[in-house]
Amino acid sequence: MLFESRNLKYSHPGQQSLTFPDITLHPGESMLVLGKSGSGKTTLLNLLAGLLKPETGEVRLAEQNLAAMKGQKLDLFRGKEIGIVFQKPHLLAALNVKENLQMAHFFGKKKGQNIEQLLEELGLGKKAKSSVLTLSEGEAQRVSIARALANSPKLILADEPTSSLDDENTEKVIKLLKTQAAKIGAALIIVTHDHRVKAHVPNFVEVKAL
Ligand SMILES: Nc1ncnc2c1ncn2[C@@H]1O[C@H](COP(=O)(O)OP(=O)(O)OP(=O)(O)O)[C@@H](O)[C@H]1O
Repeated sequence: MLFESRNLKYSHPGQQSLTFPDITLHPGESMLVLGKSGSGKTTLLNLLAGLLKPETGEVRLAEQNLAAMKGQKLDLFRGKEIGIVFQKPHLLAALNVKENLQMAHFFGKKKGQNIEQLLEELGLGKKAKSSVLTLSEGEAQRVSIARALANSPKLILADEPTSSLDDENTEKVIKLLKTQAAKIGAALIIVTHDHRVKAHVPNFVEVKAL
């Protein structure tokens, strides 16, 4: 087993405690996280990324318990082994497409995937030298996926990655995430409200506020 989260609980200050379903994934497997607005989906993703510390439970990726790691060790582990795709691409506007991806290698201190080849696979081969300000929304989201994959992470986390995309780009983005996760043997977890995504990923867990 590559990834496992068990018995996770978390309370934001002054809020009632959130309890999360367990997740188990093998290399190349994908899972959706569903749930109503405010149920705790983003909180769960932050726990899985080690950005929040759970009150109880553990998050295991490649035999390591993230919930017990801290400081520089955690930051380096995250940079190397976890790729995060946000709802909005959050690219660095001063850098071109290729340079945005090189930053991931820099922070992960890892050689990672060949950037030109990765851009080619994501249909962005001709955009390597383009300013990120000139990209369409679908292209920018694919660059943010390429950035998340640049270090060949073992876990890919995506938070509503298709919410601002049309049907064609939604299908492209989900297929790319699945194909790439299978190629690099990563586990893929997608938080979504988007019914279009459910057609492509049958496994799901549901977060429910008590
Ligand atoms: N920093 C915070 N401080 C206090 N409460 C918070 C904080 N972040 C989230 N919450 C609360 O925790 C609960 C879960 O929030 P979360 O953002 O995880 O939900 P979500 O399922 O991702 O929602 P959405 O689908 O609307 O993005 C909500 O009640 C929210 O108000």
